[in-house]
Amino acid sequence: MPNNTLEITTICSDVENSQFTLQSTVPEEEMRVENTTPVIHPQLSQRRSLPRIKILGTGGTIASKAASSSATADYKVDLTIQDMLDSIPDISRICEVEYEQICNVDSKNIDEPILLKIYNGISESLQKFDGIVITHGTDSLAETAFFIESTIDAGEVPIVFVGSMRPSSSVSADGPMNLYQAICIAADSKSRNRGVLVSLNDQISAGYYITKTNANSLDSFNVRQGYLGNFVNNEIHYYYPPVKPQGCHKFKLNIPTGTESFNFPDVCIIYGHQGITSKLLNIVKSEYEGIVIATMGAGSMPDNVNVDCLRVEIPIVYSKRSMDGMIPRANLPRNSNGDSNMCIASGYLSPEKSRILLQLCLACNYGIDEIRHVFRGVYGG
Ligand SMILES: NC(=O)C[C@H](N)C(=O)O
Repeated sequence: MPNNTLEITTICSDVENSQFTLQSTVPEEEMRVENTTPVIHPQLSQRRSLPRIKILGTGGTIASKAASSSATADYKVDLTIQDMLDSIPDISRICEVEYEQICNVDSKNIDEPILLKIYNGISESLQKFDGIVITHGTDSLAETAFFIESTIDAGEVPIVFVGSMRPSSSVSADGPMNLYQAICIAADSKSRNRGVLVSLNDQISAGYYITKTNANSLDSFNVRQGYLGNFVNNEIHYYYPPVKPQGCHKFKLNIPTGTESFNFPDVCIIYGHQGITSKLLNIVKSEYEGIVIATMGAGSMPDNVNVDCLRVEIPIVYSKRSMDGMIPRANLPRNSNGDSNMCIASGYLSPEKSRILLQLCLACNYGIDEIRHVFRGVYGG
C-alpha cells in the first residue's frame, strides 16, 4: 500500500525550512469515483443564488460582421452585447447577467475618454457583481487590461477581457465560444483573487503580461510568463492557486465627477532600427513629457543616440522591439559618472505597456527615482 505522505528535502542549504512534507490535498470525497448524475441538495440549491456577472461591451471583431462567411477582414463592428449573447449556449443555469454597452468600436479607436468609461464601468460594478467580463477588440486589448490591472484593485472579483479573431459572420467564428468561456470563467469561484484575466482561444492568462503576437491567427495571444489555466469541455482548469502579478504598482486614480477624459501626460514610442539617428528624438523631446524606445535587442541603440538620450531632460524608457525578453538595468547608457540620467529600463514590459506605466507615473508627478522604483517591480528601473 503506497503511503500518500511523502517527505522531500531541498538540496539548497540556504533555504529556510529546508524540509517539506507533501501530502495529498485532495479531499477524500473527491477521490471517490464521481456519480454521473449530480445530486443537488434541495435546501442548498435554494440558499445559493447564482453569481451575478456584468458584461461591458466595447466592440472589436467579436462584435463585427463581414460581407461573406469566408471573409475575415474588412468587417464592420455593429453587434450589440444582446446579439452576442444570443449566439452562445444557455448560461441561465450558470449565472445572472447584466450588460452595458460602453461603446462599439474597433479597439484601434479606444482612446482616453473611452478608457475612462471602461475604468468607471468596472469600478462601479465591483461592489455589485461577482465577476466582470469586458468584450474588446484584440489589437489593443492587452493595453486596456494592463491599464485596468495597474489602476483598479479588484479584490477577489475576476475581471475577464475577451475578444475574437474572426468576425461573427465567418465560418467557425471564435467569438461565441470565447464569450461563453469568459462568462463561465468570471462566474467561477476558482477565478477569484486573480485580478485581470484574458480569456481567448481556450487559454486563461494574466492581462498584465499578455501580448498579441499574431495579427491573424486564432492563437493570437501569447504570454511567456505562462498561461494560468485552460478551458476544456465546460471545465476550467487552473494550473496554479490564485495569483496576481508580482510587482504590479497600483495607482489610485482620483477622478472628479464630470471628468470626460484622463488627459494623461503625452508619451510617445520611437521604434529602433539599423541606422537610426537622433533626428526623431530631437523632434519629439520638446513635444512630449516622456519617451519610450523600442530598442533593438535588450536595450541596444547606436552609441551616438545613447549619448543624446543621456542629455534629454524627460524620462526615456528603454524597452524592446523583440516580443519576449527584458531590458536589464545594466544595459542602460551611462555617462562618465556611471549615471543613467533620465534613462530607465523597462524590464519585462513591452513598449506599449511601458508607455502606459510611464504615463501613470508622470500623472502622479513621480520624480525619476520613483519612476525607477515603479519599473523595478518588473525587474527594470
Ligand atoms: N481581432 C480584433 O478584434 C481586431 C480588431 N481590429 C480590433 O482590435 O478591434
